[in-house]
Amino acid sequence: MLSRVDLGPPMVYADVASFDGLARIVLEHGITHVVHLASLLSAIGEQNPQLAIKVNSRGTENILEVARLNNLKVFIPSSIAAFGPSSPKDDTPNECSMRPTTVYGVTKVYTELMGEYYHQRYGVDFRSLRFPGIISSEVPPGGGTTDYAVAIYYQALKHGRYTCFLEENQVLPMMYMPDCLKSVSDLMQAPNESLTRRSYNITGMSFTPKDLAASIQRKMRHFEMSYDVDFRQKIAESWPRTIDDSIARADWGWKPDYDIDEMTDSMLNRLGARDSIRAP
Ligand SMILES: NC(=O)c1ccc[n+]([C@@H]2O[C@H](COP(=O)([O-])OP(=O)(O)OC[C@H]3O[C@@H](n4cnc5c(N)ncnc54)[C@H](O)[C@@H]3O)[C@@H](O)[C@H]2O)c1
Ligand SMILES: C[C@@H](O)[C@H](N)C(=O)O
Repeated sequence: MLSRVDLGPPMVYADVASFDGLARIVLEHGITHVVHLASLLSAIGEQNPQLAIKVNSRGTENILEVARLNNLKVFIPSSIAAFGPSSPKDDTPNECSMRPTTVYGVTKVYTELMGEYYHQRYGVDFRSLRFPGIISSEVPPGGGTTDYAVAIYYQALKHGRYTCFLEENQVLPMMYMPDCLKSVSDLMQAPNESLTRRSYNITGMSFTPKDLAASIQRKMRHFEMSYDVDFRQKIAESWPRTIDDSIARADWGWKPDYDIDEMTDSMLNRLGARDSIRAP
């Protein structure tokens, strides 16, 4: 998303792999801030690594170069996918071994390192958050490994049951979308001098598919969960179970508002209020 501080952003189409296209939009619309979200996520990236490299890496390169030339403030999300099997699994620290085994994770480490380079070499105000799985009521799940935690709500309301592609006891860090939006807003408004780094760990909670099913069953007693584990289980196993986000809390006052049951109640209310739920 490209926006101007003073007006709501106009809607224009852009291919982030095209530097010229992005440069033109920035100049024509007087862009001052960039929230760069275009990406192929973990699962879909493994199905088309070359496209993931093109979109994720070329996109980051183009956004950072446009930011350098136009003095833009830039937010590009990273992910728990930037960690790998050699990273500590519990209370994963902000700085540790980061050897991801997905192309998506590799492009996220690249994004962090390139953003930090542009910051220290050219003074670009680059900021990044290593998001956990984000759960939103506003868009159906995309190509991620954590997306079971979105699809489950749609299926629960539509069919009263869900077949999960991860093992029931697979712990993953997660966050409800309102907390995600708050974190980006808080980070981008934090005074530069309060930031001790450009890329931060952040999380809302950690849970298993079994925990999430139990949370839903508090409100939908007859909801049934079953399991049909696929390739995404191996991806999930390479990621942390819980995240240490104490540095984000210390530097710019991060604190999540939602736990698993508060998220479930909100998701079921928001989705349940819709006339027709297009189950993914
Ligand atoms: N959803 C999550 O759980 C999660 C967690 C961690 C990080 N993130 C990050 O947040 C950002 C947004 O994730 P999301 O869940 O909305 O992903 P998504 O897959 O829902 O959306 C990605 C968007 O990128 C667009 N896109 C793809 N190629 C493009 C191109 N060449 N030019 C322009 N746009 C292109 C797609 O059309 C799509 O709308 C990504 O950077 C992702 O890595 C998401
Ligand atoms: C974890 C995050 O980056 C995304 N939801 C994925 O699973 O790929």
